[in-house]
Amino acid sequence: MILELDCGNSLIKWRLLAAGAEVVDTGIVDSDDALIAAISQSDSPALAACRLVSVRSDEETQQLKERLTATFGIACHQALPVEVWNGVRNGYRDHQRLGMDRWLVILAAVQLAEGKACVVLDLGTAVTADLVDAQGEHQGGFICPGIPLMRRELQTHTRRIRYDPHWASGERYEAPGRTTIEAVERGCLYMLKGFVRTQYELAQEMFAEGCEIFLTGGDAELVKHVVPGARIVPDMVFAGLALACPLENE
Ligand SMILES: Nc1ncnc2c1ncn2[C@@H]1O[C@H](COP(=O)(O)OP(=O)(O)O)[C@@H](O)[C@H]1O
Ligand SMILES: CC(C)(COP(=O)(O)O)[C@@H](O)C(=O)NCCC(=O)O
Ligand SMILES: [K+]
Repeated sequence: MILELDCGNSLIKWRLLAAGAEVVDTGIVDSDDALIAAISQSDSPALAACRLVSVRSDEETQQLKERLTATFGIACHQALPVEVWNGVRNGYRDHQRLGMDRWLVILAAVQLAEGKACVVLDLGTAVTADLVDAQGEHQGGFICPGIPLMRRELQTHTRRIRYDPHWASGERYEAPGRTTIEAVERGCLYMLKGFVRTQYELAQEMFAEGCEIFLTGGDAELVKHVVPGARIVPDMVFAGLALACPLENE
């Protein structure tokens, strides 16, 4: 059994894979403690190894790896930056600076695009867009705040926007808001949709020959209607992780 981890800024997504890459268990947790507890409780046979990607600090990531090794006796293989992978070239001036989650969704997108240009949008704590041409040359990308950050900024820097985000989850309406919570939640949703729509327009300009557009991350569903033909791929980070980090015992 292989343990896979995607350590984002807000949440850790985990999966357990059996032979043949069959997903036998999966979960989302908000801390290292909750992760260890969830894996311990999962009634799966012994773990053989762990592979992970992290956008957390090196210290936090190292600490988690050591804990996993101590608790489950497994080696942890971490996806690390490379300039070129299988013909896909990282477009950053310093390839090590590109977020590893972005690099992995780029690899997965190129594979799914089957020779076409592609754009991949990952909508999580932050929202990222990455553009790759048909030759596998990453053209760079964009980063902007996701819904959780936009909401928090408004609450932090104003005096009268105060509400429990718990009550906001599930807000999907687009009519003008008649309460603060409605106005903020719907306004942030429009910001997100506007960004995604702009990426679509840019892709049309840059890739006149056509391109595939992929959406992933926790908030992908919120914007799926903004881009005609966009494909939602929920586990794109994991798909890229398997490409970048193959394990012997798979
Ligand atoms: N089951 C869930 N638990 C928590 N957040 C979720 C869930 N499903 C969707 N979301 C949304 O996903 C976003 C976080 O996305 P995610 O891709 O996990 O972020 P990150 O990789 O930055 O940790 C939150 O804005 C939240 O609205
Ligand atoms: C842009 C990100 C914060 C996105 O993180 P996420 O929302 O997935 O938690 C992450 O990819 C990151 O820390 N990147 C390093 C900076 C860069 O890519 O330029
Ligand atoms: K993201």
